[in-house]
Amino acid sequence: MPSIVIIGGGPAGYEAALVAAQLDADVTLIEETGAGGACVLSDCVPSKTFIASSTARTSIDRAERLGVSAKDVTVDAQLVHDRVKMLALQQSGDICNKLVKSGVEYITGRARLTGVTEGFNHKVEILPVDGEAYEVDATVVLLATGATPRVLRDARPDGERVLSWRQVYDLEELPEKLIVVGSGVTGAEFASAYLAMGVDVTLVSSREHVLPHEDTDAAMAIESVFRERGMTIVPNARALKVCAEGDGVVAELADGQRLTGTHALMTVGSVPNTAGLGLAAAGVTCNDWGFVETDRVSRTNVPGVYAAGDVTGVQMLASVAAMQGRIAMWHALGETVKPLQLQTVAANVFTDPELATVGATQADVDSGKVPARSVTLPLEGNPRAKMSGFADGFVKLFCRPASGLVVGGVVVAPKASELILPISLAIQNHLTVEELARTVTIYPSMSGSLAEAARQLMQHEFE
Ligand SMILES: Cc1cc2nc3c(=O)[nH]c(=O)nc-3n(C[C@H](O)[C@H](O)[C@H](O)COP(=O)(O)OP(=O)(O)OC[C@H]3O[C@@H](n4cnc5c(N)ncnc54)[C@H](O)[C@@H]3O)c2cc1C
Ligand SMILES: NC(=O)c1ccc[n+]([C@@H]2O[C@H](COP(=O)([O-])OP(=O)(O)OC[C@H]3O[C@@H](n4cnc5c(N)ncnc54)[C@H](O)[C@@H]3O)[C@@H](O)[C@H]2O)c1
Repeated sequence: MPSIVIIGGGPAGYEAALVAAQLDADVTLIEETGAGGACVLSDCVPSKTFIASSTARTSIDRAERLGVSAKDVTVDAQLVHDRVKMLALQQSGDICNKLVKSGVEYITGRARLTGVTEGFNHKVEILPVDGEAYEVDATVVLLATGATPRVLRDARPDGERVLSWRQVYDLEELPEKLIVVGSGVTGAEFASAYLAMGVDVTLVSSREHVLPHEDTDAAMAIESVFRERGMTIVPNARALKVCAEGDGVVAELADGQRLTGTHALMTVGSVPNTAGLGLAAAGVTCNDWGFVETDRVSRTNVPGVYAAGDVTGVQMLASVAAMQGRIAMWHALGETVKPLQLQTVAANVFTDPELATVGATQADVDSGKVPARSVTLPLEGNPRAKMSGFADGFVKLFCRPASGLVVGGVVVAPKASELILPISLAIQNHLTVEELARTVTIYPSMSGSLAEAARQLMQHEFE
């Protein structure tokens, strides 16, 4: 029976372990903090649970426009934070039980490659939290150690005033005046959620607009909603220093501006967890940013050593991490395997409204990389959106110029994460705009706008 050692128990590691166990391998998974990894315990799951509370608050505010008002709306930060932590721990417990039930040996502790590889036998040192270090042999090793918030030299989180996104749930109260540094997905999501909770938010954006890696029209739409709701956005700004001062914080920007607040939240990206993993000794290659290099079936340059998830720096999403982990095991255990396909991976930014994307992007089309036609339909024309009081947002659809094959899409809407699926399905199954347009949608529905966009692209075909 092949012996598999998996280092890290986030989506990459635990999904890989479940696949390997199903294929009757002898699987050991070593995880330092808890099953589910940072995804479940400190990043994705806690932030989405927190956002569920902020969305509830937004719905109450929005209800006034629909003639329904609730008096004295309050947010109990302690209850919100306790719920966030409780749900994360529950999910971690569920994952741990599932792993153990499927026959995986689950060890709480740290592990590293010890450098000596004999043929395909890799040596891994395991340091359990409750015991002495020991060494095991593995036919296959999967590195799934994830990533950690990047810390700027002069803006170190202290857990009280200057915070990383992993520390916000320990606050007893919501911040009064929050400076969010970094306007990538993490920064935008937290800025949106705190704004909805009634916090005075200033967002420091290093670029001209927020969410610089997203569809520009979508990012601009989100930014204008942020501004309308009272967020202060400081564009083209880099924070050089952020520190506690008195009973607040000061952020010093590169252009000399000084921002003050009660708290600062640092969302300036992540660095891969490779320190102390024994990569150099084992000869595993990392790229210039320190991420482990892999091919599309998750192999590193060292035979028998695979890597998956955020430690590889490939589209840092839980869904992608899980698929990379599964692919690694299918490949290592001789199953038929399709290399990782990123063009059908849908991603969602959980701001209000949400921003979901899949497939070809506007940048791909504008640069000529992907020949495509597109249509953008504002949601203000959608009957369901009107009834619900939503005016912000749009759907955008890309298709091949001649064949009309659907190649990409963008949705900015409440619950865009649910609305993107038809576009993903169309791309995955090589459907044309005509096929999408001929699908009967519910009336009235937001998805009606997707079919309408497809219909408009059909018309273009014949112009
Ligand atoms: C704030 C935030 C929100 C996010 N929201 C979403 C979202 O909504 N949807 C989405 O798809 N993605 C989201 N992501 C991204 C998602 O969390 C990551 O892509 C995902 O966690 C990657 O999974 P992973 O298995 O690679 O690593 P992780 O989840 O980071 O797990 C790796 C684990 O390995 C452990 N480890 C590290 N070194 C060792 C060692 N030497 N020995 C033993 N254990 C070790 C770590 O303790 C960690 O628990 C979000 C990220 C952030 C920061
Ligand atoms: N909903 C989701 O699926 C979700 C949520 C959060 C994160 N993620 C994943 O995590 C990845 C990382 O996202 P992220 O937002 O944490 O990091 P990021 O690297 O994408 O964004 C960090 C931003 O901070 C800016 N920045 C860096 N230093 C700065 C400084 N000194 N002052 C001001 N700005 C500064 C950068 O220019 C960048 O725009 C994403 O690619 C995404 O895949 C996903």
